[in-house]
Amino acid sequence: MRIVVTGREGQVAQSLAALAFEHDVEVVLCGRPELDLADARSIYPALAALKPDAIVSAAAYTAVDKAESERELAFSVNAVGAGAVAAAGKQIGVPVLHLSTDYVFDGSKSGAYVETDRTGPRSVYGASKLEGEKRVTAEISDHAIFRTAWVYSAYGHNFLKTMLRLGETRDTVSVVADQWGCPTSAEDIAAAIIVASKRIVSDSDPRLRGIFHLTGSGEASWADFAEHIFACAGRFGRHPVAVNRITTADYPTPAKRPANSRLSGRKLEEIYGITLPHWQASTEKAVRALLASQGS
Ligand SMILES: NC(=O)C1=CN([C@@H]2O[C@H](COP(=O)(O)OP(=O)(O)OC[C@H]3O[C@@H](n4cnc5c(N)ncnc54)[C@H](O)[C@@H]3O)[C@@H](O)[C@H]2O)C=CC1
Repeated sequence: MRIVVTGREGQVAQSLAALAFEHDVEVVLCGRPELDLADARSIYPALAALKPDAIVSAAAYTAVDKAESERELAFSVNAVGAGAVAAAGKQIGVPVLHLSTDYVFDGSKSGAYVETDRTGPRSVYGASKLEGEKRVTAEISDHAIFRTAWVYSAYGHNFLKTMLRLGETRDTVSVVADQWGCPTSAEDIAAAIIVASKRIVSDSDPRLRGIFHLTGSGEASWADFAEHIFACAGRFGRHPVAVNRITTADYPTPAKRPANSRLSGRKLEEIYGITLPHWQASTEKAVRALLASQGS
């Protein structure tokens, strides 16, 4: 089975490529210049040429703060581009598995969000991804949208790598402690997406289609996540780093984030039988791999 993935360098795309052999699938990454989400006309020819059995729509404009001043580009990639990927999937006749975000919610709920909860993005990025979900849904019924959150991996830029970098030169790092979510390993996302792709390609059950929440088990604040990263790094020989727990008000950013973006994984578990590992276990694995690769 050949899974064609949008985005060449992305965390999820790279993790899919890394797991392909183990899961006995072929993963082909497709990105700029052949496939440019900001140029809708490039999308169908690039995807059709690769003859996919399923398309994973993982590429996105992910610069959350920058999107506040690049609204047009964010919508062109995350909404129009995502819709064009879905339309291409329909034309080719294959399912589309699309990645979305916890930032479609406003964060005012006290418990974990379920798929049917009211959306209300607080940022341009969140709004552009929500519009992307709507376009995917409108373009192709044979789709699954996976909302994930707080993604980290050995690839690209992410919070875990930032913490490890800061920890090299500092004894204390200030981290926001009043935003709650689910740290999620890109490798765990990739494994789940491969399993889901196999199911959706071979099973026309409508319950496998629609929106699903896909995040690491458990929950944390950014400060909790940082503390665990430094604790893991300490076990692999790094010097201790303390976390100074601050509030969102102490760390203003251009884009507003939801205070609570915990996502319930119950629907995914019930319908696909998939539960991601606890975020602490996957974080430890990622820290160990990263430090080993750096020879720390
Ligand atoms: N990183 C995170 O914390 C979260 C990510 N997500 C979503 O998960 C998906 C995967 O995220 P990551 O792998 O972390 O993203 P990433 O930021 O690591 O990679 C994004 C990829 O999209 C590509 N891309 C950007 N603009 C493009 C364009 N115009 N044409 C073609 N490719 C383009 C980039 O080159 C890159 O390869 C995205 O849809 C993202 O919105 C959802 C929640 C949290």
